[in-house]
Amino acid sequence: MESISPSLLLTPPFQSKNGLNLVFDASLLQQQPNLPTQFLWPHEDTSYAAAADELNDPPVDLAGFFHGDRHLINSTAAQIRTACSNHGFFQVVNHGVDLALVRAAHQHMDAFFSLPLARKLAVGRQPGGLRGYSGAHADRFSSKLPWKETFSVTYKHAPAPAPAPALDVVNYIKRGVGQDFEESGYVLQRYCEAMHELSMAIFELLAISLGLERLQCREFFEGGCSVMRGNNYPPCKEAGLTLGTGPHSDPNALTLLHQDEVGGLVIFADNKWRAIRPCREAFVVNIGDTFMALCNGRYKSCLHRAVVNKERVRRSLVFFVNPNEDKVVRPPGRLLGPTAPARLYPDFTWSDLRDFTQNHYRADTRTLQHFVSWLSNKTQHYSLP
Ligand SMILES: C=C1C[C@]23C[C@H]1CC[C@H]2[C@]1(C)CCC[C@@](C)(C(=O)O)[C@H]1[C@@H]3C(=O)O
Ligand SMILES: O=C(O)CCC(=O)C(=O)O
Ligand SMILES: [Fe+2]
Repeated sequence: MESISPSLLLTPPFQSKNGLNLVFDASLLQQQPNLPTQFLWPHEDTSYAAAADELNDPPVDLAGFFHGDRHLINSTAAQIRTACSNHGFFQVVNHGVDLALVRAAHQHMDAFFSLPLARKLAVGRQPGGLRGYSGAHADRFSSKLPWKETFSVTYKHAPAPAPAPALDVVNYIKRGVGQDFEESGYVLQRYCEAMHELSMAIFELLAISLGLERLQCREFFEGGCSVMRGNNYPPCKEAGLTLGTGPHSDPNALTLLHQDEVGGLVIFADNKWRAIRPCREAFVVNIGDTFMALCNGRYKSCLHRAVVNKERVRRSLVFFVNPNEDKVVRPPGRLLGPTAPARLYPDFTWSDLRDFTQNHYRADTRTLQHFVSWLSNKTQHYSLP
C-alpha cells in the first residue's frame, strides 16, 4: 500500500469489510510515479502475452447451419470439432446477430463506464454475486489486480409462450444505475437475447460435432442463468507490467466474446500464446471448464488472457453461458462406454463451481483441477491472492 496516495483509496461507505480498497480511477492511477504494486503481474504471465504471434485459424461460417444445408452443417461441425479438440477456441461469422446491436451495446457500456465513480459504486457487485460494477476486483483481491473495470448483468431466457417477456436486465439497470439508463437496459436486454440465440445454435453444432443428438446440449443449457459483462480496459503507460485479465479458462460452459478494434485477447493454442486479431463481424467462442467436464475432456477449455494497450482504451463484451444452477454436469452415456476413456471429473452442479470461483478460489488456468479436489474435501482451505 505504501506506493498509493490516500486519494486513491476508497472511503466509507464504499470500503469493503477487509479494510482499505483501491479506487480504480485509471487517470488518477496513471499520475502515480510507478504502477501501484497491486497491479503488477509476474513476469512469466506478462512476457509471453506481449510476444504472441497471431493465430490464423479461419473463422467458422454459420451461414450453412442457418440455411439448414446438411452437407455444410456437417463440415461446420467438423471444423468446430478440430478447433475444440485442439484449443477450445474458434470465431464465428455470419452468425445472424445484427452488427448495429453489437455497436449499440458497446456504446451503452461506454456510457456506463463514463459515469462518475460514485454512481458506478452504487451498483457495485455484492460479495459472492455475479452482477454489478467492479473496479479492478479490488474489493475481492489484493494483488495481481486486473487493469480493468467491469459491469455485469444476469440474464435468464424466457421461452416463447411466456405470458410477458422477462425484462430482468432492463429492470436491474433502471433500479441499480438509474432511470436515465433505461434505454441502455433495453439495448443490453436485446443483446443478451441475441447472445442466447447464438449460443443455442452453437450448442446444436457442438452436439453434432460430438456425435450426440442435435438438441442434446441445447436442451441441457435451456433455462440456465447467463452473465453478460462489459470489460473496460483503460490505457496503461506500463502496459507490459500488468494484465487486463490474467491467464485463465472460463469456469462456465461457453463464452461468446466481442472485442473492439484495439485488440488484446491472447489464447493458448498449439503450445504457444497467440494473439487474436480483432474482427468486427466475428464473435469469439471459448469452451469453458463446465463444457470440458460435460464432454469428459474431449474438448479443451480455452486458456486465454487479455493485455492492455499503452495509448488506447480497449473494450470487450462477454456473454458467459451456464447451465441451470442445479443441473448435474455429467457426460452423456454416448461419450462414455467401453471404448471411451473413463470419467475424468466427478458429477457437480454449476452452483458448486460458481460458489468455488466466487468464494474460495480465484479463477485461473487450473480452476477445474482445484475444484475437483475441493469438491472431494470441502474443508480444504484456499486463500485468495
Ligand atoms: C464465474 C465467473 C467468474 C468470472 C466471471 C464468470 C466467468 C469468468 C470468470 C473470470 C472472468 C475468469 C478470470 C478471472 C475473473 C476474476 C475476472 O478477471 O473477472 C473471473 C470472473 C469473476 O470471478 O468475477
Ligand atoms: O476482454 C477479453 O478479451 C477477455 C476477457 C475474458 O477473458 C473474460 O472476461 O473472461
Ligand atoms: Fe475469459
